[in-house]
Amino acid sequence: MDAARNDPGEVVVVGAGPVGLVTALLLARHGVRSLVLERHPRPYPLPRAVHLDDECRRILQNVGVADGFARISRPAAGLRLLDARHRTLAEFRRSGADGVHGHPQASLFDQPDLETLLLEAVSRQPRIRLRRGVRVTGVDAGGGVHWCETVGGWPGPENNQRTAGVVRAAAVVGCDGAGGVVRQALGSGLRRLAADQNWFVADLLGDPPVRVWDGVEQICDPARPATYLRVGERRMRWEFRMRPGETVSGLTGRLGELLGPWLPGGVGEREVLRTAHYTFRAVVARRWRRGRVLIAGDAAHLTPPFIGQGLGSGLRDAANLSWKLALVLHGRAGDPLLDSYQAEREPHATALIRLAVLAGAVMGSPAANVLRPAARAPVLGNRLTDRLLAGTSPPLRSGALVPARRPGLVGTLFPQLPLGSTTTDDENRLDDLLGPGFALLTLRDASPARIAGRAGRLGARVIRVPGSGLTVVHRWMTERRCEAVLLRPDRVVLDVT
Ligand SMILES: O=C(O)CCc1cccc(O)c1
Repeated sequence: MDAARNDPGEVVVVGAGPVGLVTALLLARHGVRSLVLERHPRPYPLPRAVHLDDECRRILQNVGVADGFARISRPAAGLRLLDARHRTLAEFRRSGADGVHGHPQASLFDQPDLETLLLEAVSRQPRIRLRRGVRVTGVDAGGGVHWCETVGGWPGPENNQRTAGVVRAAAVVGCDGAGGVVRQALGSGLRRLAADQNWFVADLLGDPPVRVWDGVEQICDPARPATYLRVGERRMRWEFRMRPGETVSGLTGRLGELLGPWLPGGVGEREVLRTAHYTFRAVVARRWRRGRVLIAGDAAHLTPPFIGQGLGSGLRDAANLSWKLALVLHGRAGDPLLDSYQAEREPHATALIRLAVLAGAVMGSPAANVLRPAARAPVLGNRLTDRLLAGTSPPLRSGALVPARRPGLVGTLFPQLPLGSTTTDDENRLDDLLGPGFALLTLRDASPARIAGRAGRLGARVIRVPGSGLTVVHRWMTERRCEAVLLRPDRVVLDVT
C-alpha cells in the first residue's frame, strides 16, 4: 500500500485545554496526527472545572488517564438543594462505587491537575505535536490556519509578536473557548437559552467545613443563591449570585460573612486562592462546522455550572467527533458523516444546559420550598433522582446514525459492565477490551446475518460474550432480549438485534 496516500494528514487543534488535549489524544488513538496550538505559554494554574460524571470518566479512560484521574479526584456524594437556612429540600445521591459505566457517578477534581495528567499523556504520544505561545489569528476556507508566535508572557499586542505563518491542516478543530477565533471563522452566531447571570466565585485551601454530608450543596435562596462544594481534601469552592452594584472587591471584603454559614469561625488560616467574577451564560453556537473546520467545547456551547456539566459536554464533543473525523480523513467515510456531529451533539448539550438553567431557576426561586416533601419521601426523592440522573445524559436523538425506527437501546451509551466476571474488575474494563474501533458484542458464535454483515463492513471487532447468564454483560443483554449489539467507537449503540 502507498503509505503517503494513506496518511490522513495533520489536524490542527486550536487550544490546549482539556477538550483540545482529549481531542488530540482521541485522534491519535484513531491513527490521526495533530498539531495543538495554544496561545498561553504555560498551563493556566487557576481552578476552573471541578466535576465530571462517570460517562466522561470513560472518555478519560480511553485516552489512558483513568488511573491518574482516580488519584487526583474524589467521588462526590451527590447534590443537595438546601433552603436559605441550610435545611435539606431535596437530595440527589450519587454512588461512589463503580456503577454501570465502571466509575463513580460524580467525581470532583481541580482542573490544573487534570491538565497536568493530559499533558503527560500528550508528551508520550508521538502523533501529537504541541506548540505553546502560538496565537491562531484566522482560519481560511482552504484549511489554512494563520498563526503568530508571541514572545515571553501572555499573548498580547501585535508588537509582542515574533513570527507569523500559515500551516495547512487536513482539518481544524477549534477548542479555543468562548471567544475563540475558530467559531468566528465559521461565521457562527450564538443561540441564547437564558439570560446571563453575574456570580462571585471564591476558591479556598485549608480545613473544610465540618459537615457530615460530603456532596455539592446548592442554596435555594432568592436573596442570595449559592453553591458550595469540597473539590479536594483541603480545596473548597463557593459561588454566590451577585446583586446589582456588587463588585468582586466588595464581596471579597465580605468573604467571612458570606462563608459564615459554613465557617462560623471565619476564613481563619485558610488561603484564599482566588476570588473572581464569572458571567454564567447559557448559549449554543448555531453552526459547528464548515467543511472540515469544526468547533468543540466552550467554543460551541456555554452552560451555567449548576449541574457540573460544562467540561463534560466538551469531552463528549471530543468523543463524538474524533472517530468520525478519523474515518473521513482515512478515506473510509465521506464528509457528510461530519454532519452527524452537530446533529447529535447540539441537542444533547442543549438538554444539559436547559437542566442547568432549571437548577439555577430553582435556586433563585421562592417556590423551591415545594421540593421539601421530596426530601421527606425517599421513594419520591429516589424517583426524582433517577429521572434527573437519567436525564443528565439523554440518548442521542434520531439522525443519520440513530434511525428513528429503532428507538430503545440505539443511540444510548452502552454501559461499561464487567465482561469477564460478575464483579467489577479494573483489569477487565469493557472499553479497554473492545479497543478503539467498532465492536460487535454477541451472545452466540454466529450473529444474525444483517448485523454481522454491517459489523463486517465497518471492520468491527467481534467479541463473543462469555458465560451463560453468569457474566454481567451477558445478563444485561439477555434481560433486554439482545442477541448482538453493534457499538460505535464512542461506545454508543449503533445497532441491536
Ligand atoms: O451531579 C452531581 O452530583 C454534582 C453536580 C455538580 C457538580 C459540580 C458543581 C455543581 O454546581 C454541581
